[in-house]
Amino acid sequence: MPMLKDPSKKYKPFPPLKLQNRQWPDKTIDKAPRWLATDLRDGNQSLVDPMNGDQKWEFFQMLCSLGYKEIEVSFPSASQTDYDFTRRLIETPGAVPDDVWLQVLSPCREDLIRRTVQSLKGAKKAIVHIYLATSECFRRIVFGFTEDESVELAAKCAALVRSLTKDDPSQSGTEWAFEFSPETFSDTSPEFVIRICEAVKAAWGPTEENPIIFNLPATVEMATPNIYADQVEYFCRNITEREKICVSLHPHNDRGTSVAAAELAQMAGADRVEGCLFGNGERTGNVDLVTLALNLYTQGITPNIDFSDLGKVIEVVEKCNKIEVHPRAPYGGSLVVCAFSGSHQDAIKKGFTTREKEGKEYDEYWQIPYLPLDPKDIGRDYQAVIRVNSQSGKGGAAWIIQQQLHLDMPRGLQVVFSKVVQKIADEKGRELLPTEIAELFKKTYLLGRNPRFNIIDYSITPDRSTSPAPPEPGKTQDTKNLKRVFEGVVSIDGAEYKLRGRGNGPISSLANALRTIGIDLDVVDYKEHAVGRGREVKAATYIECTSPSAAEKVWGVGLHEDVVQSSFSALLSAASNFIRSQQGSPVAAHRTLEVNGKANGTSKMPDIVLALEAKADEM
Ligand SMILES: CC(=O)SCCNC(=O)CCNC(=O)[C@H](O)C(C)(C)COP(=O)(O)OP(=O)(O)OC[C@H]1O[C@@H](n2cnc3c(N)ncnc32)[C@H](O)[C@@H]1OP(=O)(O)O
Ligand SMILES: CC(C)C(=O)C(=O)O
Ligand SMILES: [Mg+2]
Repeated sequence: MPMLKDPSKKYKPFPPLKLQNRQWPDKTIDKAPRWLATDLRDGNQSLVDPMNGDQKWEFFQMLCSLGYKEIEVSFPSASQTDYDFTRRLIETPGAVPDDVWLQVLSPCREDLIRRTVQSLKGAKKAIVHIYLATSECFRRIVFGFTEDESVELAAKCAALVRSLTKDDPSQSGTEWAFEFSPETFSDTSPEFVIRICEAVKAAWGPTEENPIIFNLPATVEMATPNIYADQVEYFCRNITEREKICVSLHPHNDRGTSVAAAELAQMAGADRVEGCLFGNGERTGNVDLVTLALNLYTQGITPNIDFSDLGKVIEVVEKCNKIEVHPRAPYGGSLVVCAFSGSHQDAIKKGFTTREKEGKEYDEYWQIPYLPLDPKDIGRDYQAVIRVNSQSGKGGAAWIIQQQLHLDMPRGLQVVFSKVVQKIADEKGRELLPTEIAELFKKTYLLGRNPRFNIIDYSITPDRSTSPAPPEPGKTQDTKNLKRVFEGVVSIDGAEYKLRGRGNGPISSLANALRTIGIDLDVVDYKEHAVGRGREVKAATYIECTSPSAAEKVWGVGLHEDVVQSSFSALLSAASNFIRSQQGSPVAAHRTLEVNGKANGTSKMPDIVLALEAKADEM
């Protein structure tokens, strides 16, 4: 549809900074910043229903347990709830760990600053944070201030905070710190930011031991993250007494690039980052502290924050914010650590298999296709990584079977079983749960109990009649190379049959015994492995068979403490699937069985054949 008007005409490109010889592009982040969690202030002020005291309490306790040492707990002059919450923290013994700073926010207004400082009376460590918007837009539209007036107000308020805190002997029980935010920093002329911050610095009087925090907000994200990094590098280079300053970032996410902005601006020299868990906050939110911290992990840097049980964090965040964490939120989203699509599953499964084969321990170098972070690092289970729907391939179902039943299917069986899974997923039109897939596997390959075929009793003996030479007198016969004879009673649909067959080994002798009742199978592939350890160990057997009367190969699976019985179960499972595969071509099946019946010279066989065909529907 043609646009009648072009809205882009209403906007201007953000002018880039002419920063000579910028350094940040060649820098890397090599340590975690100081973190400030502002969930209880910036996050809280943007909620439809702000948190009540108890919710703030729960959130605060969680932030402490995660390892945050600086927490903006309130805007005490805004509401009684915020004021009371600040008091409750201070007055409840043990509520605030000794190494945690309580930060509170106030605008540059004398009455509000007084109430704000009052709320902190008796705190062990407190940061008073004041803000004043500095951009031309705000000075002109919101306050009607000149640059000089803004500088004067900011310096006056810094001096007021000083007089009410570190200069007031009655407040000496508190360790005081001070933060000033030139709000709308990212839209303010860099020279003016320096000017106003120098005035505030002079009013506060920082030391190297007690630096002033200059927080540089992208109150509204205005441009690409490289421009924010330029602005921060400019500030770090031009502010005097840099050693007495902690440069802090406060990126919002209007353009969706707050994480990039925070990272580039750390490269540009910032020491500290303010944000919220899962990026809650005004409009599109504050920068996401979870993403920033876990991004550090993937670069081999410890973030000093414990997200090892991210599920629990999400629970508290969702409850207190009343906002769901998006299923695709970086790292934490419910759909992030899982793959539905076939080629992703294939690559992930191969990644895990390789890691296991290489014997890599939990803390060894992580390299798994499509998974930048070990799910275990955030308390997620590997089992949940691969999920199966109609978009999934053989690798997905194979992974689930491996995880659920500890069965390592051969490739050919994976291909066949994945078709079974895909058909059901398509029919249901939804994801299949791991337990459903495991049940489908057990049902398809009759693990546990084969409702049609059962070996009641059997023996396998060497076929001495085929011995090439009689044993020398006084010596026992070497039966190693002799053929084997299966003799046993097999129940088929409840009726018992005595069967006999001869072959190179137990499996081929049973296969030949089955041939006498018209089940004409040739074993073409065989694989077995142990499942479990020690006394609980079982043998898993996979057998692939062809038949002259079947268009496709069939698979059978057996699982038993005894290796021979496991392979028999696998063959009988294949036999059942053979009957099932004949469902579409009963004539062909019937013909084969009849021929075999005649060849066997028994009159009973055709009846069995007919019965088997009739039952095929039920399997
Ligand atoms: C970018 C940020 O996140 S800043 C933090 C924003 N958070 C909040 O605003 C939450 C809490 N706020 C509140 O409860 C209230 O807005 C209060 C208590 C601060 C002030 O309430 P009110 O006195 O009713 O003023 P109101 O909010 O309507 O208007 C703001 C006034 O403060 C002025 N003001 C706004 N910011 C600042 C500032 N940083 N420094 C000084 N004055 C400011 C405005 O110019 C306006 O003044 P005016 O009334 O003379 O035009
Ligand atoms: C008060 C300041 C730090 C703020 O929240 C912002 O500018 O976004
Ligand atoms: Mg903010």
